[in-house]
Amino acid sequence: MRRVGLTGGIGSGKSTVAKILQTCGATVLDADHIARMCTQAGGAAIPDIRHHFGETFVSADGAMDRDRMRTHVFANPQAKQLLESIIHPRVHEELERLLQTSPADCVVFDVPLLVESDRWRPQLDTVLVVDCEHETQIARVMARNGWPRQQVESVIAQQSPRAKRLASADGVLWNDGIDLPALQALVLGMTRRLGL
Ligand SMILES: CC(C)(COP(=O)(O)OP(=O)(O)OC[C@H]1O[C@@H](n2cnc3c(N)ncnc32)[C@H](O)[C@@H]1O)[C@@H](O)C(=O)NCCC(=O)NCCS
Ligand SMILES: Nc1ncnc2c1ncn2[C@@H]1O[C@H](COP(=O)(O)OP(=O)(O)OP(=O)(O)O)[C@@H](O)[C@H]1O
Repeated sequence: MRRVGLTGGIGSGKSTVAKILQTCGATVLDADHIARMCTQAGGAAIPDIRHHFGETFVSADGAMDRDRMRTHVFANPQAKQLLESIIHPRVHEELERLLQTSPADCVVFDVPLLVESDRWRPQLDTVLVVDCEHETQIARVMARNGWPRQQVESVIAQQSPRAKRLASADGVLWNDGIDLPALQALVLGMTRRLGL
C-alpha cells in the first residue's frame, strides 16, 4: 500500500485538497477529524482532559470546550504539549486501526502537524504540501472561522515555519491566487505526475 502524507499550515487548503482527492476516489484519513471525534462528548480523550485541565475545559454537554482550549493552548506552549500528549497517541491508534481495515492501494493521510513530529515522515512514501502566502492563510481563516487576525497569527506562530514544511515535500501545491477549479486541475496534474 502506498502511503501519502498531505500537510500544510492552517488555512493553506489541506481539507479542500483532501476533498478533491476523495472525489477522485482516494481514501483519505483525516487526523483533525479523528482529534475532534476523541474530544466530543463521550470521546476517548475526555477523561484525561478533565483530569489534567479541569472541569472548566469540558462544556455542559460533556465535549471539550474548544474555544476555551484554543485560547489556552495557543497562548501557552506547555499546555499545548500536554493536550497533544493526550490526543496524538489516540489519533495514531485510530489511524492505524482505520488503515488495517482499508482495502485501498493508496491511502492519503491528511495531517496538519506532519513535520512538527518526527514520527510521520519515515512512515510515508510521498509527502504533498499545500502552500500559500502567509497573508492568504490569515485572510482565509479569518473569513472561514470569523476569528480576529491575532488569533490566526497565534496558531501560525505555533506551527512549523513554511521552509521546514517545504523541505520535506515531494510535491508542492501552490494554492494561492487560483480559484477552486484551478486548484482541482493542479491536484489532478500532481497526482498524475506522482503516479498516485
Ligand atoms: C486547539 C484546538 C482545541 C482548537 O480547535 P479548533 O476547532 O479551533 O481547530 P481544529 O481542531 O479544527 O484544527 C484546525 C487547525 O488548527 C491547527 N492546529 C490544531 N491543533 C494544533 C496544534 N496542536 N498545533 C498547531 N496547530 C494546530 C491545524 O492547522 C488544524 O488543521 C484543537 O485543534 C485541538 O484539540 N488540538 C490538539 C490536537 C491536535 O494537535 N490536532 C491536530 C492534528 S492531530
Ligand atoms: N483556491 C481556493 N480558492 C478559494 N477558496 C479557497 C481556496 N483554497 C481554500 N479555500 C478556502 O479557504 C478556507 C481554508 O481552506 P481549508 O479549510 O481547506 O484549509 P485547511 O488547510 O484544511 O485549514 P485548517 O488547517 O484550519 O484545517 C476554506 O474556507 C476554503 O474553502
